[in-house]
Amino acid sequence: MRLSRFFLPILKENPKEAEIVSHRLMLRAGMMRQEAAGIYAWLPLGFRVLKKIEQIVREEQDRAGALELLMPTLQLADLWRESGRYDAYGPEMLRILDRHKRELLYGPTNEEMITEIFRSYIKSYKNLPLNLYHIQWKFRDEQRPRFGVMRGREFLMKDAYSFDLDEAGARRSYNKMFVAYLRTFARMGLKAIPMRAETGPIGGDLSHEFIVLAETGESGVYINRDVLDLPVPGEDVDYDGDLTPIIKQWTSVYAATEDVHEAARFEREVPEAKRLNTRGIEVGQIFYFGTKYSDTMKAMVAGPDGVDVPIHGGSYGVGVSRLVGAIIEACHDDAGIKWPEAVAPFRAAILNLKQGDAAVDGACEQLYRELSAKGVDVLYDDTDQRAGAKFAAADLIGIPWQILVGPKGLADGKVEVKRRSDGSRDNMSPADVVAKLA
Ligand SMILES: Nc1ncnc2c1ncn2[C@@H]1O[C@H](COS(=O)(=O)NC(=O)[C@@H](N)CS)[C@@H](O)[C@H]1O
Repeated sequence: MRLSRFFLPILKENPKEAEIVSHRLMLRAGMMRQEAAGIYAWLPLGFRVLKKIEQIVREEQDRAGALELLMPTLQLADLWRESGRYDAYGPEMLRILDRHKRELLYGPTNEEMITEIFRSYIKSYKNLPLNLYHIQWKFRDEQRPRFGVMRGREFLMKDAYSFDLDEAGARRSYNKMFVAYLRTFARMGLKAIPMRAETGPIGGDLSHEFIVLAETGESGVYINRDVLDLPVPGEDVDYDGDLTPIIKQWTSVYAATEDVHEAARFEREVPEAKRLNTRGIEVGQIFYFGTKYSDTMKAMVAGPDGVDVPIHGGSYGVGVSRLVGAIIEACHDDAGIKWPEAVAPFRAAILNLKQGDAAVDGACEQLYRELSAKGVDVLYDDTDQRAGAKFAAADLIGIPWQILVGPKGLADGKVEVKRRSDGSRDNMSPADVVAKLA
């Protein structure tokens, strides 16, 4: 992508409405624009990151055996009357009347709708276990949307729903999602810690939140530092095998949000030097809620004995759009964002330090052509800004690799490669850069 033809409305100043660094940097880096309270337009740079995050979530859901579909954002109010949540959900629910005065709502979550789909087709335990998911926009009319995409009103969520014959089966489905979440967040360069959690409006009696440590997080957390060094399951993890050893390993080290924290246990179990009380961002939450929805909505299957029983369900959410902010909270410095390579909007930025110099322009064009031909996502800053402005922009938007092309270096057949994450620099030939990044 040539920057001269891209749409990247970088802001010079810190927007005053931004209270936390991720909100500030997303606005300054031209990643998004607020259209209404808690409602954002995703501009090209931010949208690229959102799609990369979404794709990692998708790959790990698929690896765990979940099946992707897409449910609508609009739902019938009557569906929520069946489960009894229409009134219970309260003011966060955006209620809509269509031209025929039919009562609709903009879905804050999809337990009712997925249960309606399930019960319409599945009648036998032989079709279980089943896990269906989608990645879809949600609306929750938050009292105080704030911190940019961290607490929006319209936001992108991956929500998966599992269906099993009994609790034992449902726990196996729960464990698959637990492991998939460990892998998902690790692939984004995050340490997301699973913590016992309250179940709230979703219901049930088993839930874990996945929390990324960040001073600006909304959740207070208490952990044993050892949890930060636990191994994340590899891509060869056997989802049809026994996952309980992994679950046990990750749940036997103390980690709890403030609303379920047990101070006495924390002091008893965790040596002083290993105790960490900080804040975190909830990037995902998983729930087992048994027959809460299948009872009220009659989602029954015939068991092995032929008798109809309500299925045991669970739901598993990931804050896809919240993750864009959460990753910035975890990966930034004073100069701007430091994208982990797996989610960066572009892999490399070519900075032409002397626009109009034939040798420099030629070397940049050749690098751009060769890297692109090898499938490397490149942003070529071919604008006529001063070098200093190009350095600042590249640091701000957080591209992992910066290739600085100037007349002096080229005279020695070299360009400078700067690694954004640690600021390390290397001089090498353009050919070596292509070999390194391709
Ligand atoms: N207002 C919001 N803005 C951005 N992300 C949000 C918001 N509310 C929730 N999320 C994200 O969505 C994830 C799942 O939301 S949830 O309420 O915990 N769970 C559910 O809705 C269940 N139906 C899971 S399928 C959260 O972990 C959080 O990362």
